[in-house]
Amino acid sequence: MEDLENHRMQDVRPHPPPPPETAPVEKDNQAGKQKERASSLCKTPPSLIRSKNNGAEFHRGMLLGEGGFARCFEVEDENGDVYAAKTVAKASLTSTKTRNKLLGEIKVHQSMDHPNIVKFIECFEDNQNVYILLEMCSNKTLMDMHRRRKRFTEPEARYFMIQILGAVKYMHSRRVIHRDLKLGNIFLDENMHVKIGDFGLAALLLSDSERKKTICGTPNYIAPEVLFGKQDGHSLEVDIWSVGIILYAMLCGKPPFQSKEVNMIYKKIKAHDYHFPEGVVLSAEAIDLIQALLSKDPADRPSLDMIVEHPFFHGETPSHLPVTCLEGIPHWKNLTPSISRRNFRRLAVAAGIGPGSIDRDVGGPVTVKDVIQTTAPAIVEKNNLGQILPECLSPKVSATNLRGVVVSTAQEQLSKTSMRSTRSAKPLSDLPINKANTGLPTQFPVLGRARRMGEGEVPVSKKVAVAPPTSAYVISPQRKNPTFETTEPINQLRETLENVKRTLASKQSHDMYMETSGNQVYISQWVDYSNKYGMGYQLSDGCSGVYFNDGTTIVLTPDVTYFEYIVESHNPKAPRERHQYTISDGISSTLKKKLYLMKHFREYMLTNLYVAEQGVQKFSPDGQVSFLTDYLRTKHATMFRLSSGEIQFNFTDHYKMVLTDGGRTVRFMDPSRNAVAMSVAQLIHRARRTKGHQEQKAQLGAGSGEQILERMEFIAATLQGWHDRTTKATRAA
Ligand SMILES: Nc1ncnc2c1ncn2[C@@H]1O[C@H](COP(=O)(O)OP(=O)(O)OP(=O)(O)O)[C@@H](O)[C@H]1O
Repeated sequence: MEDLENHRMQDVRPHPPPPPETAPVEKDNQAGKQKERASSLCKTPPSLIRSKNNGAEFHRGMLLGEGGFARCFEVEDENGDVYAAKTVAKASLTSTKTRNKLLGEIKVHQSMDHPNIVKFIECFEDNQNVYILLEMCSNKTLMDMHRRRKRFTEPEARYFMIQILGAVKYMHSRRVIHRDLKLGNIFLDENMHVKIGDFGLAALLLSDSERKKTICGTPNYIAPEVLFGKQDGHSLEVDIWSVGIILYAMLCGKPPFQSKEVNMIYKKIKAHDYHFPEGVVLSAEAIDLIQALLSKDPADRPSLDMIVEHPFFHGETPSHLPVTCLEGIPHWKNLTPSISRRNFRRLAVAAGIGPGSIDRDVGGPVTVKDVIQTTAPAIVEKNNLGQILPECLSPKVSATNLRGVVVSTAQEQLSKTSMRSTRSAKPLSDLPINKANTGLPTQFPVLGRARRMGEGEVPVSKKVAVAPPTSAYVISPQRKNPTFETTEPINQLRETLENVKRTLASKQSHDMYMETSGNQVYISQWVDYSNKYGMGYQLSDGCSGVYFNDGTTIVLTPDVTYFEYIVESHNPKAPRERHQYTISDGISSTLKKKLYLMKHFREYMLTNLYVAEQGVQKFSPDGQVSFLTDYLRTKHATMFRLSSGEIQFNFTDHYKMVLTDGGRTVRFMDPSRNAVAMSVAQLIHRARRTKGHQEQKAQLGAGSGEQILERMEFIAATLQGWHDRTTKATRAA
């Protein structure tokens, strides 16, 4: 990274300085040399883009936008998943420095995994271009929204800021400075969640004390020490400055040092010459926070955790933003102080910042130094994943190789392939198999738009907020003795589905199905902190548990008087030993530590996560406690198996299904946790009958019986894949 950092000094961003609001610069490029925008070398890619790396194919869609360096196109993979493909023409990569710059961007971005950072999916090349496949942000950037709205309200600014600060905290904890934070690099996904993107100027600090010297950034957003502190260099605080500019711009309508001339902007930054515009109503708290963020001396700027504790964040805070606010001012009802506080907490927890952040709750406070020490080597390791990097970025490739690249036009390609027209709806049985070839379908077509985060169970762990794109699923770690106790639910479910399909075909009466009590225990909240300790959960009967990474479990009764310690054994006839204790029993120091963590998890979940239906099932002190025996996380759902035989599916669109009674009955919950419990077959038939009734239809999950049937088919296929993989693992062990 050191090399990359130095190379950026010169010929990076080879376009002339466009308007100061949006264009990143490197000081060395300011000599006035008017170069062609590198992105203009990027011709429209063929309608069917084929990866040279692994032969994967993508249908190219519309142009999403253009920067100085790249053009970005919508693309769709063979599973129907849509991504943004940042496309860089190989013809623009003729200098080693430009190649290194792109390599640096890829390496840093690839190592990021945070809910508020644009997800890096993969990177590949064809003959003409390098493609960086990114999470799709369909609501564009805060810059686009700002252009239409001119100013945002303070509640909106708070909503955006919490997520921005969480993402920046994550980057900084990994010693990554973004160095180009601005409205135009803050993307919005379809749910209006913030996603920071464009790591083109990012730098990795190799030690706490390292200082960067490259003058780079976007004029309006550059911190004074970048421009005028060449001797001392700069560090993480430059991003805090840019966050201050962003907050000012969101609330005041333009950045504080805005001027027509770039040099005038720099003069104003040097003189710290900015004012709050008259005629714009700003709270005293907003002014105070902006002033703190824009402290001239980097050492005076507040830390990221201090920022979210500023009184500015005590104001009205929405839990989410409607897409209509892209165009006009939103209005909220009932944003009372307590609701706002709760919304703030949830947003902060989801972004991994502030008092509720898990780093503080479990294992004591984590200092930036701790995080740096444990995580910086991980980046270096990950950056060594040379095999996925495009060949053309290899030092072996010479400039002449790339200059000779023939840029074929879209028209030429059109005659070779036709776009989308050959694609037809596939039956579920034909669903593509994911990369790990696990037998798990990667596509689940009935899922609607994912609901907003911050409600229901929010995965707060930074590492696992979204499974890494290369591994299609995460299975519970370090199981000594993986078992899939029974295949009954799989067989039963398959049989039921066959029966349902037959009755649907024959239009028989469906009234033969029985209602069920729906009294199964299920997981009402969970926190995946398996990158450090384990999976914590709260059961609907009030018990809480942690499935530790070493395969042991602690389950605590609701009144916190008893707990069970469950250890996996190698005896296939008795796969688990269960030990009961009262809370005051003398226990070993290892167990004490686990109990301590258990209580922290419990506290955390009760304080920070969605609390609904507590005590729906009363815990019976005489009965056996249930606990989590295994879990699986995929792109479409998180699945839990409980010792009581229940199998729970939490879909990413926040619908949930709990299978019980050997797969015969199901508890179905909508995103607001309204629940119905009935036989699987009845649920499907009920859904078919309520087609026209909006309310019931919503409750049953975007509608029709066919869609419920598809969810069930997905469950059956996933269970089968899960079972096969577990059995294979057991055999291998
Ligand atoms: N993940 C995404 N989802 C949707 N659109 C995107 C995404 N990433 C980029 N874009 C669009 O493509 C444009 C160019 O992308 P980007 O800014 O990353 O390219 P660049 O050449 O590196 O830009 P810059 O000159 O700002 O560094 C963006 O302005 C945006 O309109």
